[in-house]
Amino acid sequence: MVAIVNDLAARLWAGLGHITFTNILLYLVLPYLVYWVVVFIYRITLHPLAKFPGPKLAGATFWYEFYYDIWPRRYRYTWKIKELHDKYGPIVRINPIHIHIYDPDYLDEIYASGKHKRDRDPWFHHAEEQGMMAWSLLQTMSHERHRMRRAALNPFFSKRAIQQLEAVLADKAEVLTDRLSRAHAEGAVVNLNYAVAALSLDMATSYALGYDGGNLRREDWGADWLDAFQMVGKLHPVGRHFKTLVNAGVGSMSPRVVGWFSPQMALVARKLQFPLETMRAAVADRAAAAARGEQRLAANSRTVFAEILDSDLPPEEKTAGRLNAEAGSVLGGVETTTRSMGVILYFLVEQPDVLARLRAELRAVMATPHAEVTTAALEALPYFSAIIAEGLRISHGVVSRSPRIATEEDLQYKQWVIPRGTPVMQSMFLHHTHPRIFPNPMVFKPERWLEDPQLKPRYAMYFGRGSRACLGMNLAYSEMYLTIAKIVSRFDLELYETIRERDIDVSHDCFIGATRMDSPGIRIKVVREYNVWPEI
Ligand code: HEM
Repeated sequence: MVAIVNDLAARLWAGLGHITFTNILLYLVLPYLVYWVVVFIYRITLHPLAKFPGPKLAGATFWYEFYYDIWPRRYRYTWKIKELHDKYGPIVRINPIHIHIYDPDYLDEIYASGKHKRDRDPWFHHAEEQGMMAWSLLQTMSHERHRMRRAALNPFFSKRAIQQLEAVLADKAEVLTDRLSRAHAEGAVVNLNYAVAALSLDMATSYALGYDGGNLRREDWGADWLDAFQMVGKLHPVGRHFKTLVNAGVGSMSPRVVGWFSPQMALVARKLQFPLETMRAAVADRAAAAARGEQRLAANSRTVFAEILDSDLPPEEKTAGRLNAEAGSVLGGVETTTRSMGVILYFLVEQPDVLARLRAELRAVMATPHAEVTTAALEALPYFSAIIAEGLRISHGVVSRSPRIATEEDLQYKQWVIPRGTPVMQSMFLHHTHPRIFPNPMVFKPERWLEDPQLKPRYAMYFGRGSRACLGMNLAYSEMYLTIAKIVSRFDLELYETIRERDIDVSHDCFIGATRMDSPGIRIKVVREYNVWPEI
C-alpha cells in the first residue's frame, strides 16, 4: 500500500515538473471541479436539508443566490424568495444552508427569547472569530456572548435612560427646524433624507460618544455619512459571498490602500474608525472651545464607552477595538431611523387627511406649534402611534431576512423537523407585506393598527423580535415622535420632484431597505410656517 501511494506521489510530482496546459487542467482544475461536483451532489442528496422543498440548484450552490443578489440582478433575492414560496409552499430551502419560512404565525419559535438559545448565522453576517467583524453586538454570533454584551448596554438604552436625553434631542430638533425655516425664507429645496440623517447622526454621536458631530450645521447636512451607511448596506450581501475580501476592505486594510481599487469601500473603512477619531476630536474640540470661551453644542455626559468600561464585562471585552466596533454598531441605527422618518413625512404630505388628524391630536398636547412636548405625551396619542407603527412597517428600515440558529433544540414547523444548528429565518419585507395580516400592504393606512389591537403584539417585527431585537428602539421612537411632531406642527411641506416608485418604495434588499439606485432622495420645499395653530 505504502509503495502504491509512493509511486502515485512520484508520478504526480514528476508530472508537476512539466507545466503544460494539460497538466494544469489535470492537476489543478480537474480535482477542483470534481470536488465541487461531489459537494453539489452531497448537498442535494445526503445533506440534512436535502429533503426540504426548493429548487435543487439553490440547495446545491450559493451561486443561485449570487445571481439574484449580486450579478446580474442586484439585491433582489428577497423578491425571488417570495416567488419560491408561491411555488414550493411556506417552507423553502433557499441556499445550501438556509431554511426560509413565510408564515406570519411562526415568528416566536424562530425569534425566541428567554431560555431558548438562538445564535446568529456567521455566513449571513460574514462574521469572524476575532476582529471588527466579531466585536459588535450585531456581529456577535453566539447566544452566551451576546447575552453578556447586551446586558452591559441595556441600561444605557432603556426607556428611562432615553427619557433623560430629551433635552439634547429637543436642542437638535430646534436646529433642524431653524434650518427648515431658513429654507422656507430662501425658497430652497431640502433633501429630507440628509436632513433627518444629520439629526439622527448628531443624536447618536452625542448620546453614544458624548460628542456632537455638528452635521446639522453643515451646509450639506453631512451627506457623506448617509452615503457611507448606504454603502455598508450594499457591501453586506457581497460580503456573504466574498467574506475575506470585503472584511479586509472595510476592516483590516488601510483605507488609503482600499481607496486605490474602491473609493466607496474606503469611505466606509474611514467612517468605521470614526468613534476612535471622535474621542480625539472631542478632546481637541473641548480645549479649543474652552480657549475661545464658547459654549459647546449640547451633548451627553454618559457614553457607550463609559458604559462598557464601567460594566462587569471581563477585561478582554474592554479593548479599544471592541469599544470602537460597539460604538459603530450604535451609529448603524442612523440609517434605519432616517429612512423611517423620511418615509413617514412623505406620507403625511401625500395624505392630507392623515396629517389633519395627526395635527388635531397634537393640538391637545402642544398649546402652540412651538410648545415643548415630551415623547411620553406623544406616545400616548393613539393616532400618532398608529402612524409611527405604519411608517415603520411600510418603510422597511430593515428589509432582509434575519436568520437564527436554534442550537439546543430541533424546530418543528408543520410536518417538518428542522435540525438544530440550521439557520432558519423569515424576511422582514415579506412579513410586513403579507396580505393576510396587512391587507393592501402597499397602502399607508395607520387605521389598521387601531382597528386591531392585537396587530402590534402579534405581528410587528420592524424592530425584530426575541433576544436579538433592536437595542436602540427607545432612542429611535423618541427621535421619530419628537422630530415629526415638531416638523408637522410648524410647517406645511410640499414634495419636490419626488416619485414614490423611485424615492420611497423599497427596491433592493441591502439589509437596510434601499430605494432605486437612481433615487436622488426625498426632496421637499417648505411652503408655510406656523407660529400659532391655524384655524380649523
Ligand atoms: C427606525 C429605526 C430602527 C429600526 C427599524 C431598527 C431595526 C432593527 C432590527 C430589525 C434589528 C434586529 C436585526 C436582526 O434581527 O438581526 C435591530 C438590531 C439592532 N439595532 Fe436597530 N433599528 C432602528 C434603530 C436603531 C438605533 C437608533 C440604534 C442605536 C442605538 C439601533 C441599534 C441596533 C443594534 C445595536 C442592534 C443589534 C441588537 C442585538 O443584536 O442585540 N437601532 N434593529
